[in-house]
Amino acid sequence: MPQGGVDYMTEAFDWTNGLKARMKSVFNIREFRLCQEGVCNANMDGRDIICIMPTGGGKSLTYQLPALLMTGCTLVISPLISLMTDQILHLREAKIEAVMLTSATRDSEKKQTIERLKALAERRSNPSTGEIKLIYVTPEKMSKDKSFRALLQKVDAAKKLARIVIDEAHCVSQLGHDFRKDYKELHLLRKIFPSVPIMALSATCGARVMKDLISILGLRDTVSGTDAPPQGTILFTSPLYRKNLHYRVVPKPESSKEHLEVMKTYILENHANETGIIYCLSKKDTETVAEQLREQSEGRIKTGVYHADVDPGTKERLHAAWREGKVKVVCATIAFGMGIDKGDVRFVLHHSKSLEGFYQESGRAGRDGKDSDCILYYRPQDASTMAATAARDTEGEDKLHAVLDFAEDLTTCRKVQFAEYFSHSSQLSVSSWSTSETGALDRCGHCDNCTRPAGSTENRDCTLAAWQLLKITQSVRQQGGKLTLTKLAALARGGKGAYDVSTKKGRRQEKETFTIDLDAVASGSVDMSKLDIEHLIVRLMTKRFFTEDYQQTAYSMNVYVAPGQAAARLNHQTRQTIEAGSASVKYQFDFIKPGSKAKKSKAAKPKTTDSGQPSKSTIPAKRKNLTIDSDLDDSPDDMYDSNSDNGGRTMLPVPNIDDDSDEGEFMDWSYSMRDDPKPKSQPPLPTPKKRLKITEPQTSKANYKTNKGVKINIIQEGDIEVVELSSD
Ligand SMILES: Nc1ncnc2c1ncn2[C@@H]1O[C@H](COP(=O)(O)OP(=O)(O)OP(=O)(O)O)[C@@H](O)[C@H]1O
Repeated sequence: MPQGGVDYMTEAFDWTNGLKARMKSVFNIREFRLCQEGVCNANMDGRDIICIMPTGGGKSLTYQLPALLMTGCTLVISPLISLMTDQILHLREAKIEAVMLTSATRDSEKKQTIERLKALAERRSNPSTGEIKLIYVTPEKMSKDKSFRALLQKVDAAKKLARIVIDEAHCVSQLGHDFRKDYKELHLLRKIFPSVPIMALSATCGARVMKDLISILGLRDTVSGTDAPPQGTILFTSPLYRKNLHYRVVPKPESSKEHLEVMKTYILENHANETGIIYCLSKKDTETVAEQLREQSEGRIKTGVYHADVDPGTKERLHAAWREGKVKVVCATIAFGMGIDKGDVRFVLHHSKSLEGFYQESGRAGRDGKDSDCILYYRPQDASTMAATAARDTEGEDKLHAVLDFAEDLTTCRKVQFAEYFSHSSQLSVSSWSTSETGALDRCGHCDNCTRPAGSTENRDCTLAAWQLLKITQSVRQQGGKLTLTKLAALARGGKGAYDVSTKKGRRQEKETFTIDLDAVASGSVDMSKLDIEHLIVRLMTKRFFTEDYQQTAYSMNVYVAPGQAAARLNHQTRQTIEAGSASVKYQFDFIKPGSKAKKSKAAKPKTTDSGQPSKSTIPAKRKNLTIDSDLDDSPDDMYDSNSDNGGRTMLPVPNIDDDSDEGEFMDWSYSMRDDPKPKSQPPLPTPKKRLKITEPQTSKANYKTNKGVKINIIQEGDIEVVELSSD
């Protein structure tokens, strides 16, 4: 074996020919890509390895292929049952002896696997089953099952444990965004298997997280894979940018009905009979979206549903149907997809969440290297729903502002935005986004912002509008009122100009309606469309001119707009100073010009070949023009019912905590894509037998009594939760 200064990327080794032959015969892959060859070589050489490759980059091959050539079995620790199931299906198709042990594994299979491991430990061979080459387990299994660990130690003592692979290894670190406590227990591995090489795999692992990971797993410091000394953990990294993925932010319609129509049209016109994933925000939404897309397309869109509550048998059948192309579009929560290996996913549709989520989920598209769309549906009102979710996360505000900045940005290349964001949030080097062809901060040339037609946006000075919005907000708050983003936008445009203030009179909650004199308060109404004002408020929020004011009620987290730290800079100005251009601050933003149309983005994409290389021809444009109409100004000013008894507030749903986790599956917040609930009443006290429809997605049913003696009975009526109030 070469000693010191080994170049795992380019040198030829004893195993090189065997490795390549197996790659072709078993995996049907002709060429290594990215750093795969180096990782396989370091793997064959028994080194500890950290490998950072983008989602869909081909990490699995780097341990599965060497596993076939090495003696004994490779243990893979992986967080998702769905991921393992998918891997096992693939491996078995390729006639590789692969097994998994999870809570979903049938008892008979578990027993058989344990027997086979015992046979390995005792060096007994069983010609009918063959030697296990890969065994997949969850981190929970490793941390909690002592007898399993003891059995693995016996396998190791028999020199039959070839390697330990930790997939999604960034979950080890509390500094990362996906920390899982069972991963932390993996520090045991080096202690109980001191001589078994460890390989840590991840798609997003910044410097801080990597340092933590090295220390927790007991690895040596990292060394380069192109000049590797005999000691040290070999670090391999690949560019995180995948040029066949075309990112776009698409305006989301007001109602979920219209949104479904938009998705249906998009799929039928651009990806008829192609494979895609729609990430929904709750388990219920996955079912609704799947059913309605199927119905509205008259069966042309073949949908399936995946979330943590779907039983294992149904999941398995869905996987099989998806792989066989009987199901084309999977409507899923985040429980689906991490590691799902289907090459021809042509589109992934998302709802506003986090940038990490958007990047990771997008990674499930285009694994075969061909052009694929990653679409984020967004409207400014989402900011309120997302803020309600972010309120529960310590880093929530930064993440919220990052995704809002991303969605509101009409000019910066999406690739550059990702590079800048991840270099700050995860300390991933900006250079991780450069490729052999383009630098990290070069524009990709094919995202929505790169293909936006010249002249379709305009940069407007919004200083006066910002000042007016501030004055309106301050005036309403001085009266004890609070405004949501939509209500502020509606008020600022004039119209009825009324808002409600709730006050407590003794034991009673009373509501008073105030009118606002915009001439007196803000020297006039804001001269912009309602949608543009909403966009402006979101942008002013991320610039801290406004801030989120949270109010938790029994049913929901309400988010209001309040003056932020930066507002002071504009507070003392007057309309005259701003109009004269002598204000000390200036707020300028880009807006879509009214009537502008988005370019046919597919036509503008550099067409990529199977290997992901750009080809000379361009793709014929088959998608319809998408009109981005900034002047959606047809909503009546009294849309926000000032006579409603809640002061016109939009009651934002408490995000459904859709604990969409299988054993070992990630959990995340999710919130409904159903229509924002109409303004509705707070329960008045105490009113005999009053029925009040609550449209926010409550998941639990309950019966309880308030300390005022009001009985609250929450019942389910079809899709809607009904709250019955009655007094004793
Ligand atoms: N060298 C290659 N050439 C062509 N296809 C490849 C190559 N290597 C892997 N693939 C294919 O790329 C797809 C993605 O691979 P894989 O699932 O290993 O990605 P991954 O890096 O593990 O992604 P994730 O982070 O999402 O788990 C698979 O379909 C795989 O067969």
